[in-house]
Amino acid sequence: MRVSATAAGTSEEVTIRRRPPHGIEAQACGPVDFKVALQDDRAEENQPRNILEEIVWHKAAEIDRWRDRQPLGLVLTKAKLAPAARDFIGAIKAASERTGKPGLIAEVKKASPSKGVIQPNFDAVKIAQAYEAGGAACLSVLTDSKFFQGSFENLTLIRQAGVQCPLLCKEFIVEAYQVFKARASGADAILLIAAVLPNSDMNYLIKAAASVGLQCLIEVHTVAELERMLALNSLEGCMLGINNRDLQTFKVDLANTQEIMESAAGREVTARGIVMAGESGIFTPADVAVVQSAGCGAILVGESLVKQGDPEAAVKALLEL
Ligand SMILES: O=C(O)c1ccccc1NCC(=O)[C@H](O)[C@H](O)COP(=O)(O)O
Repeated sequence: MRVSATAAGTSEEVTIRRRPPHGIEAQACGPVDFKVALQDDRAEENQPRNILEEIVWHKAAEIDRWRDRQPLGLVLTKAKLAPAARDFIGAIKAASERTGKPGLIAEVKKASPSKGVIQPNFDAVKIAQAYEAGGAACLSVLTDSKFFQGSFENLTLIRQAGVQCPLLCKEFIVEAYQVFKARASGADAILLIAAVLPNSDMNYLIKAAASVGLQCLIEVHTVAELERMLALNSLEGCMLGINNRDLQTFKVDLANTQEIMESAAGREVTARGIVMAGESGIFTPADVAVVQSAGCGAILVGESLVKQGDPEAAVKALLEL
């Protein structure tokens, strides 16, 4: 089902509502978290309809708390003073030219809503170093703590450990505050999700990212979302990704990438030379071949690499290096 965006001043359709229709239950003020009784907090319309909506609603209160501890101006200053960002999209293209395989974005992922804890012996820096040694082009670092047991600190630690691969901040971004926090923490690129962000927000966040040197991975799940993204003002500094995971059912199907890339919008992506990533549910070299022959120049892989005892060998095996 598609519903109109609830964000102020927008009319484009997104599938994820940004807030419960009657306000958010959990709010923050200074050091205090408090709950506000909704008009009817058990009413169906005040319940998140899927996991992505639940995550995004939780972000609102989380960002309020961050802002109380560190005002936006300070985070922006830190973002501007951070060492220069690396070329995320360029690294994918270079790796793909070198290996003849899609450039690998290897995900540093401890847990997920669909699988629970994936890797109990989780050391973000060691996993990142192993991915790089195995031949990953770029890394994706989950920063959400509640649903993925990730952190912005992991981004900083990986960057400080001397990892050279460009880093994607895998955060559920709804505000510029998160964009600047990502750059201040050492990210080179951010994720923006089409289902969550109406066009006006998307255009604004792409500009906010570019203002601090960040590139964007814009994620879609349907042909309609891809059409909407291709019509944005500018996709400069952006690549696209097709998520194969249905966030209503958690079902993962690589056919989603194939179907979208076979559509007119998918052919436009290829014609415009935009790098497309196949995301989620990639486990074997045969899976890599499926998304590559669909037209993807990149793959984003988490679970299948992170759950193995030797992530370096896992990368080599997946890419057949
Ligand atoms: O992974 C989940 O369960 C999930 C649930 C809700 C929102 C997003 C989710 N995953 C984010 C991702 O995009 C994946 O971590 C990424 O594509 C890697 O997927 P996989 O290789 O299947 O771990």
